[in-house]
Amino acid sequence: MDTETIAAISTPVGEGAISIVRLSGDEAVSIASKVFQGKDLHEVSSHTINYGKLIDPETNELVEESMVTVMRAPKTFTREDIVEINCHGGMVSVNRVLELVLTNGARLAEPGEFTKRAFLNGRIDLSQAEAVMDLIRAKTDKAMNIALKQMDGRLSKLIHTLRQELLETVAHVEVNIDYPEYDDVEEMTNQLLIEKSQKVYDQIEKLIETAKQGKILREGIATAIIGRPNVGKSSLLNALAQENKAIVTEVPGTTRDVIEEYVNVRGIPLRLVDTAGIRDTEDIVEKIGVERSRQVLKEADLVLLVLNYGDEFTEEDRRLFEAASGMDVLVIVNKTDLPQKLDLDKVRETAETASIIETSILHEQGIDQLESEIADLFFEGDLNNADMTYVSNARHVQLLKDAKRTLKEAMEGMEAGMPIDMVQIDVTRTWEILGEIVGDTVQESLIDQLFSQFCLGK
Ligand SMILES: Nc1nc2c(c(=O)[nH]1)N(C=O)[C@@H](CNc1ccc(C(=O)N[C@@H](CCC(=O)O)C(=O)O)cc1)CN2
Ligand SMILES: Nc1nc2c(ncn2[C@@H]2O[C@H](COP(=O)(O)OP(=O)(O)OP(=O)(O)O)[C@@H](O)[C@H]2O)c(=O)[nH]1
Ligand SMILES: [Mg+2]
Repeated sequence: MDTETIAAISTPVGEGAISIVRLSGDEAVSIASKVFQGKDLHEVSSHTINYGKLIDPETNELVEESMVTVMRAPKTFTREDIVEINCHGGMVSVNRVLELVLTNGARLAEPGEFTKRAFLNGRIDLSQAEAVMDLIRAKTDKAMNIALKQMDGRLSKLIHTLRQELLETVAHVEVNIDYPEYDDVEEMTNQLLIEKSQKVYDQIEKLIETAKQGKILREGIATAIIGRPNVGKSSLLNALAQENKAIVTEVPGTTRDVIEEYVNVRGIPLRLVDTAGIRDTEDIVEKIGVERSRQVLKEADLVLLVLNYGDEFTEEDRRLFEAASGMDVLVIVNKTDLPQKLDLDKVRETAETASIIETSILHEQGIDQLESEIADLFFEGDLNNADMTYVSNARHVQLLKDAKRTLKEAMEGMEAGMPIDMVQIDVTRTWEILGEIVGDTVQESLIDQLFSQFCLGK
């Protein structure tokens, strides 16, 4: 492995109070000592921070004022010696300090190289390393919690257990191959194999099922608000956002373009998209808006279809239902404060299995119920199940699906009485696929590619 000492700016670029230049590797302490005027960094206690001046040894000129932490291997982020130089947060300052350590023996780190070293030195596995990146990119509290647990090794442990069980299964197969003369061993083995495999299969399936929720927690539920002009779509967005984000007027066709807003409904992130009321229109601006609305609808996970209680059910309403058919739909009958003109029986008939919620957004009624319907629809209320291990990474989901398919083939082989060594191939393959999640059985090129997606200095 490459053991050069690496360095990078580990804080965001821009003006701030403090910025950190981080070094990792055998030479980290001696490089830092060369440029540091203060206590002898070779002598200071590990994990302590020390004040001193940074001096260019070539010119003896003052470069910066700093606080420097020395962390000695192996109890560090990379398991190598680490030095962190805390300097004043400014673009020039931090770049000068980086420049200084680079001219004194460090090499500029590649994106993700610190975390990659943590992985290569065995402090964390691949799924934990990926979680580091997910954590940085998390946009919601829940997404962050998933990443945090994955970083802590939740998923790793589960995958490890599954692989262990598969190994035992393979061991049983080997007994069978080695002692084919014992008929009863074969009987027993086959039965046991099927049982054990089924157990692993069920758990893989469960994990895959968490992926939909994992994705939602990471990216938010793409929610399209659709409805005829003036039914109260923008009012609904504002009510859920608890802010006046969209313009609301009594004029039909007020919203001309697509308005997007992240809102938090009972801990579930919604990416709400308020659309121009879908209707046939001659107005060119509105026409473009309507076209975009149709596009939004295509990409939505959830559709909030708004109707007007004070108006008749029209052909346009019916067409909206048609456009949203096959999707997760909640029907919102708004303006219940107005005299009823809407034929609710007709709505129920058209809505089929979709829930219908009556609201008067003007009078802040029905919003609570709408929120709990949304929560139920996606999480059956158990979002706060802290024990759940969610899979949220696309690479992991794909591998789990591959593992599931391969194991299925193995099980079918067992049931069909296929030669036992054939079955063994599929079980072993499943074991390998699961190993790719944690990075046990994974190609170097993939590792390089995964870490290169990290940010610089991580
Ligand atoms: N200044 C600073 N803050 C930071 C980081 C950093 O690198 N520098 N981190 C960077 O992401 C995170 C902390 N992550 C870390 C994870 C593990 C270890 C570590 O030394 N682990 C040792 C055990 C340490 C002990 O128990 O004392 C190990 O696992 O062997 C350090 C930092 C967040 N805050
Ligand atoms: N009576 C009554 N009026 C409401 C209710 N909700 C919204 N409104 C009013 O209906 C009008 C239209 O509301 P918007 O939220 O702009 O409707 P929209 O669906 O976004 O309309 P477009 O953007 O034109 O498609 C405004 O005057 C709102 O104040 C309600 O529950 N009851
Ligand atoms: Mg509007």
